[in-house]
Amino acid sequence: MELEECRREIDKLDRELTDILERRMKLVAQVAEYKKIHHMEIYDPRREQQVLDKIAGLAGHKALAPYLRNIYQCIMDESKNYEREHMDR
Ligand SMILES: O=C(O)C(=O)C[C@]1(C(=O)O)C=C[C@@H](O)C=C1
Repeated sequence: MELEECRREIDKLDRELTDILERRMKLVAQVAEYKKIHHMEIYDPRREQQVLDKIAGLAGHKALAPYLRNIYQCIMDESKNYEREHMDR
């Protein structure tokens, strides 16, 4: 595949990913709401471990698993930042 063709495909996937990540963040805001009402901690290390293990298991190409884990750790770190901001409102 040519460079421009690859980049067009990447751009397409980035649009889909942005939409999916926005939907994920909206659910995270609902989790924050629930946690606020129930006086729960934002950071849930057990749940994060479950998510990371699930993602590693879902990876079709196992060599990519560590990269996907890192990406998901970043996503959850930003989820926590968003939850904190949401709770402070
Ligand atoms: O499931 C939760 O409890 C969340 O707050 C969501 C989430 C996530 O982004 O998946 C974020 C922070 C927690 O540490 C664990 C998971």
